[in-house]
Amino acid sequence: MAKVYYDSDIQDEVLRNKKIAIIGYGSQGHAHAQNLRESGFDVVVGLRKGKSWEQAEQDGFAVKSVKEASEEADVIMVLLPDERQTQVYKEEIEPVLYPGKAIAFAHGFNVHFNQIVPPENVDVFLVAPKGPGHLVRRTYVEGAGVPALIGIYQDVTGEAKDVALAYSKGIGGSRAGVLETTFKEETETDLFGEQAVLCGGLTSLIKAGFETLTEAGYQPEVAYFECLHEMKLIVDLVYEGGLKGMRYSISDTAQWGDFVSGPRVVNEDTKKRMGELLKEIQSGQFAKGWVLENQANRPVFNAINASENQHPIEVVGEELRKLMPFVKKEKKEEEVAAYAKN
Ligand SMILES: NC(=O)C1=CN([C@@H]2O[C@H](COP(=O)(O)OP(=O)(O)OC[C@H]3O[C@@H](n4cnc5c(N)ncnc54)[C@H](OP(=O)(O)O)[C@@H]3O)[C@@H](O)[C@H]2O)C=CC1
Ligand SMILES: CC[C@](O)(C(C)=O)C(=O)O
Ligand SMILES: [Mg+2]
Ligand SMILES: [Mg+2]
Repeated sequence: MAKVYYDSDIQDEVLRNKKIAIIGYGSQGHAHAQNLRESGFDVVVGLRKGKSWEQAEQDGFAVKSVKEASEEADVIMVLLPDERQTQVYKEEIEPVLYPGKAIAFAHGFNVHFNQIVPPENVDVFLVAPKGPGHLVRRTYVEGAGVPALIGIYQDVTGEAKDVALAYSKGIGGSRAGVLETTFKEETETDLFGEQAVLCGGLTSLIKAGFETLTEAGYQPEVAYFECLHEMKLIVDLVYEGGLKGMRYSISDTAQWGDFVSGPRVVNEDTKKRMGELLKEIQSGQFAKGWVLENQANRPVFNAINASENQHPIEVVGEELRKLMPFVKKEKKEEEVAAYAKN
């Protein structure tokens, strides 16, 4: 079995005398900054003027331009959207990335696909939480954590791995378990997971189920509860006890349907398509398409996003969730609405 690092395996002194710049204060940024600070580390936040800047200041951080924060830090963690990183790196980070510093990422995309090529005289590592940033924060506050991967791309100081481990402990990762990987493995598995299973696979499965029921004349509210709302309740059981744990709680009728009908929906053909996605990720074809889409100002992304936000499952869901205020945790309704408009 691979070595899994837990809190007691990690000495974090190596990071105690260093300043950490968290660049970006979005999903991952706010969580890393707050968790590290509460773990006793010295954090400065690097941003442009705007909404996040105000939020980070409200949360009590020293906030500076990306260049100033990067200049004064020993470890620069880049938590900007992947598609923005290359330009900000070139303009504001590279000029102050002095020898012996460390630059870090939560996803290997830009380094692995050669969009960012750091100089040879700095440490380069990743600490990639295996979960959404808002949950990195929420679980930390609850005394738990989200598992994380570390990967060392360059180690000029001889302490890159110790710093990466200390960082992963500071954000709560080693409360759940930290594994060592490479930039290649993290990048390819993360892209595959989000496309085929966690995001693309999941939303397509939910929508296909909802559409099948509503097109057959069933009430959209019933279809929403069946295919979306209950998904979380079932996945919680899988998270807690694996497939066996979930099957313990469902009826034998459901389990029989799971065994004989599930594989008729997700089958060898689905796996073949998953294999195709994986090849496109490995070859760099997916990355190239995403880079070009951004260079063209996201015409396809924006069109699909607008249409997805109008899907009947979103319309009925919005109404039903208003009647279940307990389902909302950190995301406020206005934030989700603002996101949907963009
Ligand atoms: N989302 C997640 O849970 C996960 C993300 N990752 C990785 O973490 C990294 C960050 O992703 P994520 O947290 O989703 O990113 P977000 O989209 O949430 O980050 C947005 C942040 O970046 C800031 N920003 C955007 N453009 C600029 C700019 N030009 N200059 C300065 N600040 C800017 C925004 O500030 P403003 O308010 O001014 O726009 C905001 O604070 C990525 O590499 C991603 O792949 C890894 C694991 C999970
Ligand atoms: C599953 C999506 C993710 O990879 C993540 C939250 O881990 C991301 O890029 O946001
Ligand atoms: Mg991920
Ligand atoms: Mg990802």
